[in-house]
Amino acid sequence: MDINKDDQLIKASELVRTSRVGVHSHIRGLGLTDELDPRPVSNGLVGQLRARKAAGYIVRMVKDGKVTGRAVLLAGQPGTGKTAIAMAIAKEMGEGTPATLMSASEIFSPEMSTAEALTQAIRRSVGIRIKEETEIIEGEVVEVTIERPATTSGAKAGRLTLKTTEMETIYDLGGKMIESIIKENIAAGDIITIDKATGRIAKLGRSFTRARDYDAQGAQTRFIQTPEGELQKRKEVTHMVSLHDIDVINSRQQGFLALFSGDTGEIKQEIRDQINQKVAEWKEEGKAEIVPGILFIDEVHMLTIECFAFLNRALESDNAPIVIMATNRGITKIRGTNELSPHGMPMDLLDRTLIIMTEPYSEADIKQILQIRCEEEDASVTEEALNALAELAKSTSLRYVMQLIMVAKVLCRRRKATEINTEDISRSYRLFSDERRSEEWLNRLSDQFLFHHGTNGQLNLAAGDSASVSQGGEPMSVI
Ligand SMILES: Nc1ncnc2c1ncn2[C@@H]1O[C@H](COP(=O)(O)OP(=O)(O)OP(=O)(O)O)[C@@H](O)[C@H]1O
Repeated sequence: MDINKDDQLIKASELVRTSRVGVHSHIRGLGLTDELDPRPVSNGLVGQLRARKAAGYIVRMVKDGKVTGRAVLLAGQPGTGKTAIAMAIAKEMGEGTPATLMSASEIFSPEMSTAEALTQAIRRSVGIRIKEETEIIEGEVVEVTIERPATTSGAKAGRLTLKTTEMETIYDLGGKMIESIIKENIAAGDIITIDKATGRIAKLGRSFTRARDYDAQGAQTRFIQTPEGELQKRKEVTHMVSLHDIDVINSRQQGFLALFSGDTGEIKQEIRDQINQKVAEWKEEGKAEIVPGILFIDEVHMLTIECFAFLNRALESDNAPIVIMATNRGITKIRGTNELSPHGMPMDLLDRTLIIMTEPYSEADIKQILQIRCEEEDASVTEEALNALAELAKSTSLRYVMQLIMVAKVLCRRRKATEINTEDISRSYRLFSDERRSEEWLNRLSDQFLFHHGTNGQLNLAAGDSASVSQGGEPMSVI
């Protein structure tokens, strides 16, 4: 397939796919069989078999819709894949189940109380599947004509000819409709549906009669039959919205625009009560279905005792989502108290929580994870360099070593090579310090830093004279 652009022919095969690579972008699911047995390496996840299997049961429970209001805790040392497993759970849920992923620190903001922030997070994780009958126009596009006005201020005019297997009609188009048609790139041969109430146009696919133009369409094109019967018909459509979306749209001082800005502010309890009542009525009448999803709270030890108490109570509601929490803390103080408790969480909440423990990785698992990350970052690496990275992860951390891949890739490119070698790794290691070397460095130069407490807790207020020190005590003449 060729794309003609500015008289220059660009081969589609030469186009480079650009997409951002995030820390968890290699995770595509839990990698379980139908019997919920974990495959050793699958869907981007490696090892951690027991935790993945347990997570699979949670997904099955939520999807079956049999349980609501349960709490699950992913507990384990830093870098043992708790967030990765939570991401995998969200992926497994699919589009039909709402999933909210957040860090506990997001609960605290000057704009709203913690109770309000938690309520919004919970209601964001509860979906309402609404069924309604709407009038639609559905057919194959025979022709679209848009007349552009001579002046920029004049209104555009246009006509759309649609057909089914039995009839053909010409529609006059207004300005908004023309914009949608241009935006959706609607052309002759497309099968489209227009919602009569909202004017929304959706492209369903291309007509089979156009299948011979396949080369010009791309492999993802969906071919479908030309609709039969009348052009205008009534159709049952289902939408999925979250309880929070309904709250925002109905809260007068916010309005639906807040959905786009994300700036929702506090919502009055009376509005929520009315919405709960309305949703209950819709449910009674068979118009809506409540779909409790999942709310994932990372770094849950950051919550205060009040937040935990609030969560505990919220979980008792009939339509509460499954709350999945994650923490890397041991026995520590619950925030806002002097009480020590496992994971920094109150005992009454822990008591009703299913705890999934993640374990430290073996060297083979680490190597496998690093291999997956290299592929994800499009970085070719020699076997030796991969071993060096895995070895380094033992003395530093998996996260630190994962970051080095990107640096090593740049260094590798600079020497015009295609494969990262051990020298690229060692240069990256010398360029960027890990946590342990940074701490050693600070302790060594403690008298030259302001407000240095030191490991003995002593505070040093005065800075030293000299600051000309190389990082990690090693010379910086690396590249
Ligand atoms: N089993 C795994 N398979 C593939 N990638 C993994 C696995 N475990 C962890 N990772 C990756 O390693 C990195 C660190 O893992 P993650 O952030 O999930 O750890 P964590 O347990 O949440 O750590 P912390 O307690 O510090 O928040 C991430 O990029 C993650 O995607």
